[in-house]
Formats: sequence, C-alpha cells, structure tokens
Amino acid sequence: MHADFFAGGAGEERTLRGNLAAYDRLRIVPRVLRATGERDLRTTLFGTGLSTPVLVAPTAFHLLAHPGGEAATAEGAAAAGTVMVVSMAATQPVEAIAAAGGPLWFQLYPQPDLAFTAAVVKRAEAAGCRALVVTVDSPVFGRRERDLRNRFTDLPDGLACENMRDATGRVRTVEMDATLGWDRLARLREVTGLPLLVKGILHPADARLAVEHGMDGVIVSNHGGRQLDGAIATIDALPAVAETVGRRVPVLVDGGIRRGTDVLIALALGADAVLVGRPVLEALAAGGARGVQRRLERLTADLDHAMALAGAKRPAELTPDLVAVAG
Ligand SMILES: Cc1cc2nc3c(=O)[nH]c(=O)nc-3n(C[C@H](O)[C@H](O)[C@H](O)COP(=O)(O)O)c2cc1C
Ligand SMILES: CCCCC(=O)C(=O)O
Repeated sequence: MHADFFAGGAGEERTLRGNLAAYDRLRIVPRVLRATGERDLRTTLFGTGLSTPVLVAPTAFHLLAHPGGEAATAEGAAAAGTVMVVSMAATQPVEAIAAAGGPLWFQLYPQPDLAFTAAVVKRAEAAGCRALVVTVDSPVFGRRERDLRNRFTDLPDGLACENMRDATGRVRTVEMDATLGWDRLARLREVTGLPLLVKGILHPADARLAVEHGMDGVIVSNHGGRQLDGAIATIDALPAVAETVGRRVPVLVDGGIRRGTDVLIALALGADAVLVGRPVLEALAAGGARGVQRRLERLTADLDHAMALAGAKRPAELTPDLVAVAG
C-alpha cells in the first residue's frame, strides 16, 4: 500500500509514464574537442552554493519509507551538497529535519486559513529554510487509483503531518484549496522575505504571470504525474517556459529524471537545476541517509560523465542545440 503511494500516479498514469517516455525520445548531439578538463557542476540558487544542480523534490510521508524519515533524507542531501525541499506533509517537525541537514527549502500548500498558513511559513523560516516552494498544481487532490484500490486514506497510528500542528497542538489536515489565485501569492509576499518559487507550472502564459507577480523562481512540474493525468510531460513543457521566462528568474524542472543524461537534457533545454522525487524515496527506503547520499552522488557523477562526453565544462554551456528528437 505504501509502496504504491510512492510509486503511483493519477488516473491511468499516462503522465507518470509520459514523463519518462519523453526523455526516451530525446537524444544528445555532443560537441567534441572542447577541452573541458575537469567539469564544474557547482550551482548557486538564491545565494546558496550547491555542489550539483540536482535537488531533492518535496515528497510526503518519509517515515513510511524509512524509520529515519525526513531527517535521514536531509542528512543524505546535505552530504551530497544539495538542497532538500521539505514537504508540508512531512512526518517529522521541520526543526528536527533542519537539525539533521541543510540547506533546506520548504514546500507549502497555501491553506484556506491565512493566519495558519502564515504561522507555518514563519515556523519554516525560523527553522532555517531558505526559500518557499508554493505548489500550485493541486487546487483539488489528484485521483490516485492505486490508493483508492488499496484504501490508503490515513497515516498509520503514531505518524502525523508534524508541521500541520496548530497552536493547540492539534494536527490539521492538509487542505487543497480551489479558491487559490495569484492574489494569495501576493499576500505570501507580505508574510515572508524568503524567495518564493511556484511549483507546478506547465503553460508558458503561467510562467509569464509568475514573473509578472514577482515570483523568484518557476518549477516546471506535473507533480510526478500524480495530479492531472494527461498533462504534458515536463521535459516537453520546459522549452516554452524557459523561453518565456527569458532568464529573469531561475527555472527548475522535475518529473521522470532518473539518469545523469536526463539531467543534461533538462539543463540544455533551459533548466537551471532539476529536482528528483521517487529516486530519493527509493534510495531512502533501501538505504536511509547513506542511500539518499549515494543516489544523489550517482546522479551527479553520471551528469559529470555525460558532460565530459558531450563537451561541456559547466551547466551553463549546455544549450538547446545539444538536444535532438530521435528519429
Ligand atoms: C510519494 C510522493 C509524494 C509527493 N508529495 C509531494 C508534496 O507533498 N508536495 C509537493 O509539492 N509535491 C509532492 N510530490 C511531487 C514531487 O515534488 C515531484 O514533483 C515529483 O515527484 C517529480 O517526479 P519524479 O518522482 O518522477 O522525480 C510528491 C511525489 C511523490 C512521488
Ligand atoms: C497531503 C499529502 C500530499 C502529498 C502529495 O502531494 C502527493 O502525494 O503527491
């Protein structure tokens, strides 16, 4: 039941499969004799230096994967020199996760209760989170047929969304809010000085609105195929979004990234960095903090190797002309 929750997607899982299939259709057109020497994968986002452009996507319920929970993931991400985005549906308090690792960003589903939403943001900020990732692809919850079949509705006794406790100590449920609009993101601006990223952008018109509303970053995502089944593959959506944003703010992408060559293609098609969801969950389940570290380091080493073979020293040298559609 829990493995299905992690692996599954919405509906027939067309988008879940589509995210991976889209990378299968793309090929790299390498450059030669570029004398790259050692590659340099260091990446700076909002003033934080990272050793890789591969970040940890926000995912719920890590205690279902490993007894170390989100703290183990944070430890692994820190050891790999990258950011972990902590899910609002984490099963450990953000303070405990921060004590285990960092740098952290915090993912938010803005709640209908604005005061509670502000309190959660303040708490994440106080714990040391350096950016806020606002998920905007979930006005309603995706219809996940595996979860319906398995009757997975609640966390087991003893586990809870620890960052959803209000002042009385009661744990609130994470609500999806179909009344959410750009005005509410403007209000978040008044609550926090942290960089604000919108996660779940696929249409270039929304990327334009994000920039116009002063967002600090855009994450091209279809929630790993867990929300709108039939949504476009993220690597297919990326080029138009990147072109519209025009380097005014960082553009990140997630969904279906499993190999360093996938990261290379995403960077070439306009991403400044990528995030990985399920690979981290699988590594956490298999090997705890060390597993997460090794999976992230493998992705980064694989990217480094692919860049050597494609003739790029730095991520910034990866450009769209290095990618072709397979015949
Ligand atoms: C089990 C699971 C839980 C997730 N939980 C969240 C979440 O709490 N908040 C969120 O914004 N995205 C969530 N996501 C979506 C991820 O952040 C990310 O968009 C997606 O996993 C990327 O695709 P990938 O798994 O193919 O790498 C979740 C994804 C999975 C697989
Ligand atoms: C309330 C939990 C939300 C988790 C989530 O976003 C997902 O499973 O994709």
